[in-house]
Amino acid sequence: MAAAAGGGGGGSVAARSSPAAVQATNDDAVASKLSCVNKGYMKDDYVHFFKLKMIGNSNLFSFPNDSEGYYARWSVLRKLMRQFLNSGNGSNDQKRKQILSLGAGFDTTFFQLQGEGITPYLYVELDFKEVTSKKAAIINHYSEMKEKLGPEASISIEKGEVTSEHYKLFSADIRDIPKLDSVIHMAEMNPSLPTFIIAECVLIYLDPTSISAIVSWASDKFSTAISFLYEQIHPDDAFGEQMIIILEVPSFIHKEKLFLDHGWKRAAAWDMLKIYNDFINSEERHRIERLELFDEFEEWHMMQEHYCVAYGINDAEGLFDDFGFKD
Ligand SMILES: C[S@@+](CC[C@H](N)C(=O)[O-])C[C@H]1O[C@@H](n2cnc3c(N)ncnc32)[C@H](O)[C@@H]1O
Repeated sequence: MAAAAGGGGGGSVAARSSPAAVQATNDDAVASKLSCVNKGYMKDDYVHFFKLKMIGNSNLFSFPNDSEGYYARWSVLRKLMRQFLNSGNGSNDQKRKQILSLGAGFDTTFFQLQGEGITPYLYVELDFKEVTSKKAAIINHYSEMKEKLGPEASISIEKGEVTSEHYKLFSADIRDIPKLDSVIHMAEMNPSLPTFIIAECVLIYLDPTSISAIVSWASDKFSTAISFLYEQIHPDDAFGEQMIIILEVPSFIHKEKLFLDHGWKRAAAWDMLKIYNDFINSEERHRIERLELFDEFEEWHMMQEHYCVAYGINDAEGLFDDFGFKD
């Protein structure tokens, strides 16, 4: 299976048709992240615990300067998440904020936020049971992770569940909307609290009806929320075809429209080239460009234009006036 730019998230036709292949895309995401961490692009003290699941990726197709792409993906999510956590007036405002990650895979953001002292009130992750069971087993195995959950934590590898004061992991097929309702209830999420919903390289594996249903559900449920998505766009030109063929929601304008058509009050979308040039901190850009030979600019630029970040905003509490992309 081909890896996508920025690592593990293209959504090949094979991956869309087989649950096992969809779940395996998560291994590609870990492989890309681990390679970036090892080369010094960013810090993640936990991702290496997941590397034992990555055997068998020797046929990964790698795009030029993939690490810069992955770094940009990581950095934009972190920057927007920080904006969300810092929004509002109180200095301790993240204490009443929630994060919901759909198709979280082996992402370790919760553990990193904890290390940085900016843990939100609640961080909930959902994925298929096959994935959450493996994740629960790894969290259970490594004290560095388990200790972060506090003494009240309970871990069931069989059910693929972790419950602790601030972090919860549950299995769910996110296409099953009644299950989404029951799982956020089980996770004790409070729909009236400010919530950041992440779908990073996930919706691409779903059919358009399911995507619409999930985006509408999130908007109906959370009145003060940001819905973040990172996806591939422009699949219909030659470069897009070389990567993966997907026919629906083909440009970033469509991604904005996806939110606005399904209940979100505001929305924005930028491609990753614009994000890299105009949103990622310029000092960081210069730092990472010195880490490896940064060549094949033309192809890299083209590749970045094939990925985008979009977000929808519901702002009943008036917290998010300053949220979002800024030149
Ligand atoms: C490419 S990985 C991305 C993982 C993580 N979001 C990241 O960016 O590192 C896609 C993830 O979405 C999950 N996924 C895809 N379809 C799903 C569904 N219908 N329900 C739950 N999880 C799903 C897969 O199991 C996989 O872990």
